[in-house]
Amino acid sequence: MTVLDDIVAGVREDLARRESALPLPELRARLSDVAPALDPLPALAAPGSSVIAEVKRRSPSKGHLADIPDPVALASAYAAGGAAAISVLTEERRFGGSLADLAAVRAAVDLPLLRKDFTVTDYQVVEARAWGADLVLLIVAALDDDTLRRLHDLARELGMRVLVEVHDEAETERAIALGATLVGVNARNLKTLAVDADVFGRLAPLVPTDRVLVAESGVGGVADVERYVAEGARAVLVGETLVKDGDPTAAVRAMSGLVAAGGAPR
Ligand SMILES: O=C(O)c1ccccc1NCC(=O)[C@H](O)[C@H](O)COP(=O)(O)O
Repeated sequence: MTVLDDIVAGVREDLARRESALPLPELRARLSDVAPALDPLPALAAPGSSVIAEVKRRSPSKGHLADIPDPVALASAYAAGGAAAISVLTEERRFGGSLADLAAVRAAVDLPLLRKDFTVTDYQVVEARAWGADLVLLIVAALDDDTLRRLHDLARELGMRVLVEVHDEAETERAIALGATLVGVNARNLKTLAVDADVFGRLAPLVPTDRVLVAESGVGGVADVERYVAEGARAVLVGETLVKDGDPTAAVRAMSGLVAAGGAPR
């Protein structure tokens, strides 16, 4: 069993409990009370690097990262620094997140929100929207093609954008065949948890230039953002570095708006 399999097994157990407490038809009925989703695409596609800043307490690779007693304060600090979107981890067992974090940030911050979780069922997509997300993550490695398409189409029907995450060439082909607009290249191998910054540069040329590329994981600072921008990234998704920084506003600001020397490469 891989780390990803193990995480998804736990996610499915927790999901079964939530679904029995609030069945899908009742959850769906709540959508009529939710404000329409915000579109993160204009900010993410704009020239110059954009930052998707993550609320992340712990992780399988690094253990404890930050207590984050007040996720709203952290998200507001990211917003003040010019973040294009906020990613809120909602997985509880391994990452210490929750839907309550998502709801709290939603109530306080006007930026597009990514529900960062291991989404494998329709229920989770509807749940994301019901709790205020504008964007969901679909990890190609966790889904067969039919499920990937069904969840993608459901998220779009609900007005959300989808960040389609890939780790290798085969997954990138599947994301492109899906018609993914936002393609996230995750430098973290979900089997070994090792981060390889070269993965982005390998996969970026396989992605048509009308898609928006997001570099995910292991971004340690401005130099990494500059490198990814030079390789074709429009946005970076940053967790650990920001939650550990004493001044997350300044850290987001420093990573935002960077352009490739000599112009955009793609
Ligand atoms: O972060 C992990 O250890 C991890 C392990 C297994 C599956 C997913 C994992 N992280 C999810 C993410 O994609 C990251 O939170 C995100 O890209 C930010 O990464 P970082 O900036 O390195 O915290």
